[in-house]
Amino acid sequence: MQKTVVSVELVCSKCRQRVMKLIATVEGITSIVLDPAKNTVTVIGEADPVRIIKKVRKFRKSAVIVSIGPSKEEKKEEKKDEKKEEKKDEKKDGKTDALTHAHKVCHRCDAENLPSPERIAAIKTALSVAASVAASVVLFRSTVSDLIPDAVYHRLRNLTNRLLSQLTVVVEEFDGLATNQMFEAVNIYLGSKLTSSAQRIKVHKPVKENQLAVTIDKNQEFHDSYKGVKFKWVLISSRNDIPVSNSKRNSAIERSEIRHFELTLNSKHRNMVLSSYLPYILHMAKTIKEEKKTVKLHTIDYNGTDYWSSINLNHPATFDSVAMEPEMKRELLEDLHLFIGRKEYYKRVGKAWKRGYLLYGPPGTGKSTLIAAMANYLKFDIYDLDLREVQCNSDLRRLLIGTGSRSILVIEDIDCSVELQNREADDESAKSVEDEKGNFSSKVTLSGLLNFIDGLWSSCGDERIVICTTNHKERLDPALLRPGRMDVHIHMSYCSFGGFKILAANYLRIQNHSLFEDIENLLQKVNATPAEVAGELMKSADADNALQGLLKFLQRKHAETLQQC
Ligand SMILES: Nc1ncnc2c1ncn2[C@@H]1O[C@H](COP(=O)(O)OP(=O)(O)OP(=O)(O)O)[C@@H](O)[C@H]1O
Repeated sequence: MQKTVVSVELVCSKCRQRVMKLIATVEGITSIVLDPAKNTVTVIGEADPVRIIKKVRKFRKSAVIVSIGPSKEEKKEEKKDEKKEEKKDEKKDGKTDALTHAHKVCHRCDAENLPSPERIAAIKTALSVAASVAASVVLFRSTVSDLIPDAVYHRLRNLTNRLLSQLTVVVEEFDGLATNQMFEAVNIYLGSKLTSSAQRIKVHKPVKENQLAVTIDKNQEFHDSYKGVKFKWVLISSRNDIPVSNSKRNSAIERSEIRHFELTLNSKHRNMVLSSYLPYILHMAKTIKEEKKTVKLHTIDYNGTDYWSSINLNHPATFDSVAMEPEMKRELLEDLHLFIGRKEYYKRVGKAWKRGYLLYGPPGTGKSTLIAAMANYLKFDIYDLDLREVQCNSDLRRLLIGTGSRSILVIEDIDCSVELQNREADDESAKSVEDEKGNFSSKVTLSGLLNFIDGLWSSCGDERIVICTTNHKERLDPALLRPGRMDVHIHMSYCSFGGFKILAANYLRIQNHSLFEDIENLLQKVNATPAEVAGELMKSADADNALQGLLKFLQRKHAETLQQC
């Protein structure tokens, strides 16, 4: 076996690997032994020494052959040395002392070779140190916001993002003059998710709302996850340096603090955030808002602005407590559900997203109660429009445009409100009329009402419901009753036995009683309104007494009916 010893400068582990690789390409080599301490490479085998040195010189031009051919003693010694070296190398490779290599790395290897695992580790360490420094400053800024100028903050934020492949999505509180709906949505959404783990939360009670509102406090972090991806939210608040007196008059600029949310995520989730996560937050916020919403009753403030003023609707009516035929109730609920879920459908067919209901029947049969139950069920505000108080069509238009989306416009006793029967007469009645005092006034007309409901009003905003009530359906102009205007006609009739059972369950908490049969018989013979039945049931908390009272009332009514006949 031939032994060729080459003298070559071996600075770092990459030098060694490179030399080994180059020599290994020469044919006839049995083993290669590197000695970094002596800067030598010993090649054992039948390989041509010239080819070996040529290969080594591709890496180090200064390499020379020191000796060719072995002595036996040397061989034994070298074998011992080789074993020692191998052990040393194994130890070094295992522990990888990055610092040592970082100091020893030679420029040539740096330029020509791929980074070694040690160098990758060193780079990673350096990057994460830089990133955590930048991130700390960003966090620090969010805590002591005014101490770090905006420009520095944004540079550091960008640096952190570059180093950690992050993306920051900024959601500002205001979008020009208007509030940013995305900001509101994030605020509601995060507020609903704050668990006991949150260290600071903000609680306030909005005027006219029954429930407390919980939101995230400024400079607090919140970690959310969606579809398995983790997100970090922070609410940042900074001082507004524009003096209030110099600013234009708008709510965004006049504020002493400017707030925004920062969402931090891995850049690879950018598309998912924009197309799925943020729309999901908008949807969730809307749902949460609806659930917490306190339903309001808006009426016209005749003494003040002639505009809507509102109070909380504290009507306890629910679909469970309304006495009406179960089948009719089921159909109404189905119809409401269908309507609410058909936004896209209405858009596709080019119709305004509105639905009209006509509730008709004698007084005291539950028309107003049903409206309250619908409002509570849908969490829609009620706008109670008394047409008798509206002076003219232009006032009507102003009022209608002032109503909110997701609301119920109620026109009670529509037959008594205005001259609604004859549209041909509308033109005349719409003209200004001079009264005794010489004041001119014009009235609301059926055409005006229908035009506004069909036109401008119904096409601005989201789903709207119009409910008209009347005790005399036959008096109404067919133009008002046709589908598209009053889509569903609900007859609220006298109390049936089914209706009575609902009232008994509601008022007396009973499902059955020995007097039920007699009451059922009488309800088939007399016209008693649910209001009358409810009135009798309320007279005593004791079920026996209350039912006895109702029975006597129905018997009296029956006797009266017979007398009239
Ligand atoms: N169907 C019903 N279910 C439950 N309660 C009813 C029903 N009808 C009437 N009541 C009771 O009678 C009271 C009066 O009913 P409501 O005002 O709803 O009747 P209405 O049909 O709107 O009357 P009007 O035509 O005079 O406005 C309600 O407060 C309610 O307690």
